[in-house]
Amino acid sequence: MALVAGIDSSTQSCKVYVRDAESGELVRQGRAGHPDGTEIDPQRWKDALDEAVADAGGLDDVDAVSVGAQQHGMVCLDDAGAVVRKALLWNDTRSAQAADDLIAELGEQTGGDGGQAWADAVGVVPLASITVAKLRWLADHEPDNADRTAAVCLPHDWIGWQLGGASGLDALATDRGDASGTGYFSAASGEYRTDLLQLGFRGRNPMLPRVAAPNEAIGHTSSGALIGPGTGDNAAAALALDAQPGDVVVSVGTSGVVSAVTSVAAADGSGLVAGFADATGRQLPLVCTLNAARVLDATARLLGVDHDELSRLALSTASEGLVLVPYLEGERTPNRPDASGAIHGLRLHNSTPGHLARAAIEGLLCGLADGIDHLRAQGVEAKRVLLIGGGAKSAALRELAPAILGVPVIVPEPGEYVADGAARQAAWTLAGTSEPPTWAQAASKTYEADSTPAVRERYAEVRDLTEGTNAM
Ligand SMILES: Nc1ncnc2c1ncn2[C@@H]1O[C@H](COP(=O)(O)OP(=O)(O)O)[C@@H](O)[C@H]1O
Ligand SMILES: O=C(CO)[C@@H](O)[C@H](O)COP(=O)(O)O
Repeated sequence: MALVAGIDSSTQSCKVYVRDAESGELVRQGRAGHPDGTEIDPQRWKDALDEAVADAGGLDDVDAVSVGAQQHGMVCLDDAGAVVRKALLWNDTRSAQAADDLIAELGEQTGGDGGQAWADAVGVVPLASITVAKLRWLADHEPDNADRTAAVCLPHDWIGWQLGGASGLDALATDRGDASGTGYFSAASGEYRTDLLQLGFRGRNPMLPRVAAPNEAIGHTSSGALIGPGTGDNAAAALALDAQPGDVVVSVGTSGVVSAVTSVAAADGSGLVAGFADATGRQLPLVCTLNAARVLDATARLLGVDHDELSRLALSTASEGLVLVPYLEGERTPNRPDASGAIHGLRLHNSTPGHLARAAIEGLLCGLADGIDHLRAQGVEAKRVLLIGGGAKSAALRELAPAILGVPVIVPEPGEYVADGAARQAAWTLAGTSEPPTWAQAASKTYEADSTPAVRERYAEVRDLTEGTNAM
C-alpha cells in the first residue's frame, strides 16, 4: 500500500496526516504547536514540523508528501539561503501604510484608480497581509535587511525546500495557489509581474521560487519520498473538499475565510475579494478576515468558561440587541487595520454572559456573511456553505450559521482539511495522472434554518460605527 503525507503549517500549529494514496483512508496523524506572534523565525516551523512528524510516527515509509501552509508570509533569504529576519505573517498589520502607498503609486503610474490597476494586473489589491506590502515595509524600515535579501518565498515554499534538503536558492519552488497571494503573480495569466515586485521592493529584484505545475514533483525527501508542489492553506482545503460550483468554503481558523473554486479570475478593485488561484489550475476568489476562532477563544476567556460552555450559553440565549464587532486584531475585510472590537446595545436585560456569548458568535458569522455577499458581487454562485476550521467544533457556530449565512451549511466531520488537501496533492503527484485521485468524502451533517436578516442589519449599523476607531 502506497502512503502519502499532507502537512498543514498553519498560524497556530503544524499537523501531519498520513493517508493511503489510493483510497485516502487515514493511517496516522501528528501535531505540534507554533509560538504566538505575527512574526516568527521560520526555524520554529521546522521544529514544529519535526515534532509533528515524530508524533505521526515518522515519514520514512511515505511515498510522497506535500505542504499546505498559511498564505502570504514574507520569508527573506540571503544568498547563502539563511533567513534574513523573522518572517512577517499574513496577520501582521505593520505594512498597512505600505499597502496604501503601493495602491496610490500604481494609480499615479497608470493615471487611473490604483486599486483597480492592481486588481487588473494581479487580481489582488495590496493590503497589510499581502507579501508585496511587507516587502515595501522592509525596504523602508530595514533597508539593510532588504539589501541582503537574495530570494523571497512563502511559508509553504520554505518548508518544502527544507524537506528537499534546501540545496541552493535555485531549488526553491511554489505553486500558482500560493504565488497568487503575493501581489506579484497573476492567477489569470500564470506569470510573475517582476515590475510590481520591484515597485514594492523599491527597485530590488530578488529571486522568486519557480512555479511548479499542480501535480509536479519538486524534489525528494531524505528518505526518498516525492515532494509535491504544495500550496496555500485555503487552496489545499478546497482540494480536500472537492469544492464544486455553488459551494462556498467557509473556514473558521485563526483567519475567517470565504472562498469558492471558479473558472474566471476575480479582479475586484475594491480589494474585498482577492483573485487567488486554486491548486488544480482553476481560480479561488477569496475573502479573508483577521478575526475568527480567536474571537471565540477571547470571549470564552472573558466569561471564564470553556468552548463547550460558551456554546451552551449562546444557544440558550435569544438574540436581543447586543452586537459584538469582532475586530480584536484590527481588520482586513473591511480594511481597518487599526480598528478595535466593540460591544454595542447593552441594556439591563441583555447584560448577561449568554447574550455576550451569542453576540460574539453572531458577530463572527455576520463578518463571514458579508464575505459571501462580496463573492456574490463578483458573480460567484453561493448555494451552500462547507464549514471547516477549528471554530467549526463550536456547536453554537454550527447551529447559528445557516440563519445568518442564509444558505444550508454542510459541516464535514471534524478533521484537518488543509493537511488532507496536501495529502491528496501528494497522491496526485505520485500517480502522475491528469486529475487528482478520487477519495471518498468525509461524512457530513447539514444545518438549515430560516434566515435572520435583522441580526445582520443590526450588525451592519454597529460595524460602520467602528470605522476610524483606533486600537493603539
Ligand atoms: N470547540 C471549539 N469551539 C470553538 N473554537 C475552537 C474549538 N476547538 C478549537 N477551537 C479554536 O480553533 C482555533 C484553531 O483552529 P485551526 O483551524 O486549527 O486554526 P489555524 O489553521 O489558523 O491554526 C483555535 O483558536 C482554537 O481555540
Ligand atoms: O491570509 C489568509 C488568506 O488570504 C489566511 O487564511 C492565512 O492563510 C492563514 O490561515 P489560517 O492559519 O487561519 O488557516
